[in-house]
Amino acid sequence: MPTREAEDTEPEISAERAHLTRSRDALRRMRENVLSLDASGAGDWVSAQVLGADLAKRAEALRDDPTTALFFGRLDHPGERLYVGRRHVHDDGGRALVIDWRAPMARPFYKASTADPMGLVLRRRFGYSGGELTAFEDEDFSAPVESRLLIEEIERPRVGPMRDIVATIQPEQDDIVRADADHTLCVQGAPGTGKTAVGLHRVAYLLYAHRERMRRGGVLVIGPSASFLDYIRGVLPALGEVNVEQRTLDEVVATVPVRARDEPGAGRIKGDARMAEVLRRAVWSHLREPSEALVVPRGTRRWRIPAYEITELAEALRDRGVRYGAGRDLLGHRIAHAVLLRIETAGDACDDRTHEAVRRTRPVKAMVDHVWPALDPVRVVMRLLSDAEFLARAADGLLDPGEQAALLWDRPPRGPKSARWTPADAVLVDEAADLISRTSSLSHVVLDEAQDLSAMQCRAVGRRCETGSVTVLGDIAQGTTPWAVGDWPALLRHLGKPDADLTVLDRGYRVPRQIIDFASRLLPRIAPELAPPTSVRSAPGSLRIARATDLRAAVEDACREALDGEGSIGLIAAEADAAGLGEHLTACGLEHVRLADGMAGARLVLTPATQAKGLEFDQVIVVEPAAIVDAEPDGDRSPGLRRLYVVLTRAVSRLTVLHARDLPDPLR
Ligand SMILES: Nc1ncnc2c1ncn2[C@@H]1O[C@H](COP(=O)(O)OP(=O)(O)OP(=O)(O)O)[C@@H](O)[C@H]1O
Repeated sequence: MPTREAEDTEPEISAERAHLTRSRDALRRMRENVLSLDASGAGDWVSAQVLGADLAKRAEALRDDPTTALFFGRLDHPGERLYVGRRHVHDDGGRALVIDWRAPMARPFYKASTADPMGLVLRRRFGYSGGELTAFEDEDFSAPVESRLLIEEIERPRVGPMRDIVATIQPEQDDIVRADADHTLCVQGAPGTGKTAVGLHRVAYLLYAHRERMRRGGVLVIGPSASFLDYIRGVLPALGEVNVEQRTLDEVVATVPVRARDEPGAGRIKGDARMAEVLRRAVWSHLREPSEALVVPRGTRRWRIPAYEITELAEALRDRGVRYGAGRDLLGHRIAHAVLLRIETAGDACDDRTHEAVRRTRPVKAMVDHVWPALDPVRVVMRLLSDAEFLARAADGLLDPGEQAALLWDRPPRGPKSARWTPADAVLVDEAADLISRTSSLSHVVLDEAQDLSAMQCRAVGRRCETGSVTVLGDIAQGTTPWAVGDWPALLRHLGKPDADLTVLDRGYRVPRQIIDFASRLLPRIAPELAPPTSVRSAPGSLRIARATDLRAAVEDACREALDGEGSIGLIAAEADAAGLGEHLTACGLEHVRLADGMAGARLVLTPATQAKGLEFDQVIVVEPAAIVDAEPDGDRSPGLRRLYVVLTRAVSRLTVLHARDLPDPLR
């Protein structure tokens, strides 16, 4: 059904605009009501402060943004009409003028189809320009329709960070957004199928549907890089959710100051699941047998516990599977209990105070320190990486001598502060810390670009949502790290969620068909198990491939041409070439920003290929694909080709590929 613009549907548009005005007025009154409430009536000062802060938050959430659509859909049931928008708005009599997009009643806006209209006689989608309602599109479910408003929304030029997609969530995406809160979902999705968008909308949905539980336990979004987090930071606030933590995995696992990067070889071993067992052995190897019996003086008596009995107590605790730190606490209690039994057998009365007094005596404390010493996870890992004998004992039968040698530091550091810790070391420390003391669990974690995680990184995420659920998002074809687990079932096992449902998204929204077909030529090499994605959009002329003898001149021309068009422009090159290209752009007087400095400030963003993951630009210029591939050689795993696949799938409207060398094989 065609989109109907303002001119030919004036009476209807006017009626809709009147409803918009009514809704905005009602929202203003809702906010005024909240602002007029007085927190000072609360029972005491603390309650008044809490209530005051709560009222301030509620008032902020009710603030109208005249530049965004307050509602974007209308649902006509026989005898009932509902408007669907970003938040619930009601009039003075409590009648709903707009229902929240997350409410169950709003579901038909996203899910109704010709096959199942879900009780609707009509669905209307609204088009806006700024905050002004300018068009609408109707469906009566007699035949499927293609939404022009969806295509216009995708193609609307990008300025600044990622936008929400609340007005145009598609049915297959909506299923993920509203999936059961207790369920861990894994989404394998081709580039631009909306994984990131869906993950963020799922967070907003969960906070609406299970607010208390999610708030109490906490929700965390994990993304691949600072630039990516910067890019997505506006989406949740635009959906009214301002308190969700968004972090990189390195930030989540910030156990030691990271000063170095992992070499592929060592990184692969440190990321391997076998390291969990190596660490477990390393931690528990600290248990020792007592060298002599325990003697506890009390009054005129001395109570003696033989060494073998202490050993038995420690072994019983170890075999119960407690955390190392909890076991240490418990051992003190068990020893005190053994002493108390002897005191009682001798006819003396004991109570809790006697137990505590015995537990705190110097001999008992010294015995616990000897048998079950306190451990610092940082020092455990430091010793593993610097003491070949200690490592050999912990890794016996797990890592071969070559692998052990690859783990050891060339020069052991003097202390934890001077060590050249890598991100993978930080994960090892995190694992050791969890062996010593249980990591607390969140209610929900959204894990984006999960295909890049090592087994040990998956475990680090998994222990943060042991009692909660996860939304795992990623694309095996975009996995570029040498330590990536490589397949979803294995990754989910390491995450501790082996029963998660796996969903595939293959309808691409970002990338036009011409470009995705070109990039998909890499798939048989990088992920033969995946079917090529489709695209909802065709854009003839969106792909240009040009061979250039003078690459720099070609880059300059392409940038100027792109700047004549609209929206954001990503100039993507191998990391080693990026600095030189930046100097060239400056010399040519082409205003640009480096990705590391943020995407705001100029339309042209110079982006090293290694940083492009998860990002998108209206126009993309890729410089010398062969150099991007060569920058990451690694035998059969072809991370360079995978990197190129990521890079080629960042464009919304136009992709220009410039090359002086031959294109990599599959693209020729
Ligand atoms: N239903 C939709 N309506 C409008 N735009 C959409 C929709 N779904 C996705 N998009 C847009 O498509 C683009 C790609 O979405 P997103 O970044 O979430 O995809 P992705 O699957 O995470 O991609 P990649 O794996 O390449 O990082 C974004 O601009 C997003 O806003």
